[in-house]
Amino acid sequence: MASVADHPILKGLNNAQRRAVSSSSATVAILAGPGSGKTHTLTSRVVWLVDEVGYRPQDVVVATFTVKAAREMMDRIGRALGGGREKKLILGTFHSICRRYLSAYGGKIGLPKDFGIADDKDSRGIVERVCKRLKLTLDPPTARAWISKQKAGGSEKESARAKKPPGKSLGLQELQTCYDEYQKQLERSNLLDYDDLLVRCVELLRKFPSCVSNIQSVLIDEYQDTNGIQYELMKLFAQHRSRITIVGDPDQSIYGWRSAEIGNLWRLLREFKGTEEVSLEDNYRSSQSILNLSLQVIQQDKDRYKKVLKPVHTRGSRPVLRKLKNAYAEADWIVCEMRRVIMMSGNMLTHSDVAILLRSAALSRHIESTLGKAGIAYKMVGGFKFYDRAEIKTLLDYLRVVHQPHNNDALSRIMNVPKRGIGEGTIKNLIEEAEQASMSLWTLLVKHCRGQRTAKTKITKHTEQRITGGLIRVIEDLRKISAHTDDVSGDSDGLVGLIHQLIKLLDFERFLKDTHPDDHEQRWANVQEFINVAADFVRDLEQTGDDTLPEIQGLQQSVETELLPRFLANVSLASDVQTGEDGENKPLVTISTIHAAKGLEWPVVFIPAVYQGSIPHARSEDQNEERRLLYVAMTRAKCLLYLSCPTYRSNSSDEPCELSSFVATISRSFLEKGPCLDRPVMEQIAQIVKRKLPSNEAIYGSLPSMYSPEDDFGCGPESEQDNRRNTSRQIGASIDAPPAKRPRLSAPAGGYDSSKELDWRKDYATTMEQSSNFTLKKSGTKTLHMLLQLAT
Ligand SMILES: Nc1ncnc2c1ncn2[C@@H]1O[C@H](COP(=O)(O)OP(=O)(O)OP(=O)(O)O)[C@@H](O)[C@H]1O
Repeated sequence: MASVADHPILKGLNNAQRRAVSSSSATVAILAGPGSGKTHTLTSRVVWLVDEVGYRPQDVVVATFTVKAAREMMDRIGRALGGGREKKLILGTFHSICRRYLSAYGGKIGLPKDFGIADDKDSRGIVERVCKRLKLTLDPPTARAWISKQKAGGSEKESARAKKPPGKSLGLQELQTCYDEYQKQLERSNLLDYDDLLVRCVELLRKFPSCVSNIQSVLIDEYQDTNGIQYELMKLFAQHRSRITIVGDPDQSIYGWRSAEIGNLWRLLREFKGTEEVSLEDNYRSSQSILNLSLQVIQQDKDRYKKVLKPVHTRGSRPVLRKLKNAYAEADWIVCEMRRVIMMSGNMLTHSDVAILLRSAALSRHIESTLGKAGIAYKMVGGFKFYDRAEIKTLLDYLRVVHQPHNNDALSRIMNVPKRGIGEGTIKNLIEEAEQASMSLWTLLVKHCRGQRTAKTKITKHTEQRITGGLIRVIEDLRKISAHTDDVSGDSDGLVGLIHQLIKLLDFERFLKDTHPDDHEQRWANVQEFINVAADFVRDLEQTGDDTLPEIQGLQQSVETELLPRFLANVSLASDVQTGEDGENKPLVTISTIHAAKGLEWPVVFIPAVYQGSIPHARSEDQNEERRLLYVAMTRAKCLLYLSCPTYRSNSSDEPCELSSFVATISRSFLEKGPCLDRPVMEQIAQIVKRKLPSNEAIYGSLPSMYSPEDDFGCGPESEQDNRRNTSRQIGASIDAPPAKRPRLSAPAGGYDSSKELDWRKDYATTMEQSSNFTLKKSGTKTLHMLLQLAT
């Protein structure tokens, strides 16, 4: 008889992973470092619970942190379960799971069926207006963050706040006033903000536990980043059977600023006595050298929860640390180095194996433009959203008003797009007027234009006609069509048809030509892509069926039939799903914020701008969280890791950059300037990524003809020493910056010394030569010139 250990789900897992997957304990906590297979283990446990324990997929809740992670997990589970059973799981981000419960059962707690979702921009807009109207002395973004924090804290914080007598501090009183008024505005517009989705779901599940009476097991990924309210939700989902599995890594907790609570871990162990703790100690992702350096960074935090992490891979090349003249030179160097790696791998690695991870989105400018000039396609993740493009935002706002005309913020953004002669001041006054009269902007406009009420705000006759004919009529026509979008077909009657009709009524292509003569084609292409997004959404629904929750005896659930609200919710909740500029299946370099790179991995990772003020970020109050961010970024790399830092912040400024304190103190023995990409190094990379390295002939045959191979292809054991020797010979060379202007970093002995940094172009020539281990037919400046041409 086959033993449990032979079960196909357990094959290929190590002992600790097997123990976690097949555990019969009600509560299991898998705590482990990066790349140790936590997500892999969680996915296998879901399959185990369905296939081996026998739970119905619709009775299992799986919560992930991002939409991308949810999709990947769904794919992985689907492949293992087969038969499309994964689609029945209640799997998604906390927000999307809550939305599903609220649209099915929200009526029980008085939530109108057609509630919409206020995105961040809407929320910010409302808070700004509340502060202005009530003449509050608050900074609106701070007030918005405070409100969000109150909601995210969960009921413990809520009740603490409720008990606290307001009145002692004027600031607190104002914040409370702002919160109350903000909430009223949302209710009037029939909107829930992101936090409300969680708060209202907690309310629902507390008052009506039967909604989750079917749930057998709850599994949470990236547990270290859950906040108070997510912890409560986890408990409420599991309230009938208390079966919970969590995976997490306290060292990767990077959402403290969004109220994530590292303490949730201790809370779980305290509240669920008998929780089985499993630690995974093998790192399957990164080379030894990358792991060693990453540990050097994270171990600077002396109070961390200590875990063992052992590399299973070979040593690999040491990570690189480079200091470049400025951000332009840094971007140039990244692009050249990326090309060199791909070239020296004989295209075993492609652009899609490369990620550039940034502490903040704003750092991408130079890198984007350098990639663009080099003709390298890239995609942007985190902070750069397809849905944030002006033309897409306009279409979305129209659709949101079609669904929910009382959404003042969306309506105010489209009132004068296309131009209808309504100035910003008039729009603001109209909103003020509407809010003071406790009615929506839409109601005020309709009443005014139909002569049922005269707005106090001055509107000219001509403008009034344009509002009536161009705005109100368009919205009302589209609302009629929208009522029939339950037809899932992608033809003219469905959601796609509705968008086509919107574009036609607005004469949107002409509008783009008139307003953006320089790049209207690109913008029009984005509009076409948006139509594809809607068509894909409809197709996915057709294939996966609807996302209604499993039937529970004696409980009536509302069934959402209209496609438009579901599409809009999908867009609002998919804010971290990005679309590349290039729709083809071309390998794309990834540019991502570190936050959005969580849970992902790439063979080659660049982390630019590793300087004080960038990482740790100047505005961050939590140095440990900043260090963990750098650790998360570094541990995304499998084979090659590059850190870099410009000497000056910008081309025009003399403001020097000081290397990040997280790196400055690390001994140079963990780092190098190369790396030499000779055959042995490339073979190690091939081993880690489990690909076949092309022959030397194939690699060098594709190099430009100025190279001619010598017969000693393999770069024997001395090559690294040679590399170091050659590099040290050039120390001190600098073309771009006179030595007097170059700041010296105050790194301790053995730490990184920027004054020894070289101009990358000279260095590039050297490393090209070394890594290919070829003799260049030409020599001297001519060779350097040709290499630079090749590089740029
Ligand atoms: N037992 C195993 N054998 C071989 N490879 C494994 C094993 N377990 C996991 N892996 C691989 O290790 C890599 C990291 O796995 P996974 O993403 O699940 O790690 P993680 O712990 O969730 O990482 P992180 O916390 O950094 O996001 C993946 O490529 C995965 O396929």
